[in-house]
Amino acid sequence: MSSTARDSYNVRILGQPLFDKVANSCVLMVGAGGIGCELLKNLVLSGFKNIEVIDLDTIDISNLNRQFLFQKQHVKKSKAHVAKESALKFNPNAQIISHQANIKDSEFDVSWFSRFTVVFNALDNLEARRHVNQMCLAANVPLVESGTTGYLGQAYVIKKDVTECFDCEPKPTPTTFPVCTIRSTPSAPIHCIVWAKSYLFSQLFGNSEEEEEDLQLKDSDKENAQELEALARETQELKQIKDVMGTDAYAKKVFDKVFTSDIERLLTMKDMWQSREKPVALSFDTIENEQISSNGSTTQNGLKDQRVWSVKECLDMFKDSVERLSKRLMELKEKNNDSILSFDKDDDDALDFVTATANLRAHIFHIPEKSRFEVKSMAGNIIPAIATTNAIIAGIAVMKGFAVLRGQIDTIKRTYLTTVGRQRPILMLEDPAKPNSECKVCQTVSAIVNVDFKRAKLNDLLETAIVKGAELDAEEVTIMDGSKIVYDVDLDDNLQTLLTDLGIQAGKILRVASDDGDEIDLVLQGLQKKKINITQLKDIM
Ligand SMILES: Nc1ncnc2c1ncn2[C@@H]1O[C@H](COP(=O)(O)OP(=O)(O)OP(=O)(O)O)[C@@H](O)[C@H]1O
Ligand SMILES: [Zn+2]
Repeated sequence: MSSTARDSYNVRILGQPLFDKVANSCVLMVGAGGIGCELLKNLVLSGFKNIEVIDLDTIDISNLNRQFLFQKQHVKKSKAHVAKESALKFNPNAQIISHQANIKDSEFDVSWFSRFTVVFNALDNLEARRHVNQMCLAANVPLVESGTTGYLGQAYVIKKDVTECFDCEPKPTPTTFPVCTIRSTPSAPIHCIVWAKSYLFSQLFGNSEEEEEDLQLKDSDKENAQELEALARETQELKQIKDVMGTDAYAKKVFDKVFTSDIERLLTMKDMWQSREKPVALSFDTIENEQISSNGSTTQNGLKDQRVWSVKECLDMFKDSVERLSKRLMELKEKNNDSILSFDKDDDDALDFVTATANLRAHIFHIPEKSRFEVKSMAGNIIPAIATTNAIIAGIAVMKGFAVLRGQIDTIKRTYLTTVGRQRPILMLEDPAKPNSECKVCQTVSAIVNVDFKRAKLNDLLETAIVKGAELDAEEVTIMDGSKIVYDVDLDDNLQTLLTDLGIQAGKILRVASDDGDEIDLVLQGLQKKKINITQLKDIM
């Protein structure tokens, strides 16, 4: 269709006033994945002419079944750049600027956000959504938030002081498991998978000091002091075994410890097994020498990913994946001694390791084993993405964009896509809620502070913006960067450090909390000449 014909159809559909608003607006789309591809196509087809799109990632082959702006020849290329090129084919008159970058990068600060008429989120994680929410609140730009999980989806508008923000309602925290269930008494396949992924993998190849987020101490665990002490000892022993990483002995030593001696130790705790089936320790040599069928392979047929491996296959895969991961880690450590590997469901070596170790453990505890395919979906908490859901939600997101441009944001309903019920409609509408007066994000006073990042030290920020600007006592405030404390009265070592050396750059929002319970968000922006300009802060306070 020629662009003049499309424009005249769009004028008829939208009406001239809205058509003009759409054509003259400047919109940002954050994320060019499942929802983003649909959304960008919709935006260019419905007459949006000035669009910026940002995505940090490159195209993976697994994206191609639903991210229709991408094709096989685009694999490994930037999502943002390819999405732009493909969308331009739908409407060559659109002006699209693409960024392959993280939306949290310092160049995308509040003044950058304030250029846009509307921002569309098409993201897949809470952290980035929270960040865009905060930036749009600070820049006072309407945000169309959208998301899908399987058949379910939602799209709604967030506007400072008018609607609820993304953080007004607490979000459910991800499922966590008690340490003792995972480390000593697993009873379901997921317990073995979490053990393999969050405990053993990170002990051997990751940051063994860090508490993994899906393993948490529950109060009931704390009573079990003796057991916890034993677990700490086990972890210590595992650290010593790591000295032989990279040698042929490594895999066997790890196996002997986690699948033989640790299980034998557990068996000595008689109380534990009174009402539970006892685990059975494995022997490396017995499995290693297990008879292999006459054709040289195991007798099982079927796709390797979709069938459950035998214990012998698990052992072979365990040895092989430990070797591959050790080699990778040691090569990384040669360049930087602090290097670690993190579990990623799309990393074949890591998934092989987790499938093999989770299943060996499941075998020990008489728990059903799982195929590599099933382990991938359980370990990655994957709910399959459905192209149709993304398409519906992206369509609704554009309609919300139209509604924002028409004005009267306080009346734009939230839309939920639900599963089909006999009585219930698929799309449910809900009135927008007012901001939650208790919300720590949108109800906190925020102030824009212009900072010369070449020169400004933490002390400059404290003295100029907080003590003079906000008239707070330096001894009574805490400065937080996310969950990290950068300053309080007992932590004054950073005061003479440049803000940039503390990882504080333009675009950051620092939370200042006083002992009286007052809270202020400092929205930092870059500045060339002056050190810190407090005029705006004074205006706001
Ligand atoms: N901080 C961020 N900055 C920029 N883009 C981001 C950021 N966080 C996530 N994204 C992008 O948002 C998009 C979300 O799309 P989607 O939910 O379809 O995920 P996906 O990674 O493409 O697919 P899957 O997770 O199912 O493999 C991804 O392309 C991702 O790269
Ligand atoms: Zn809020």
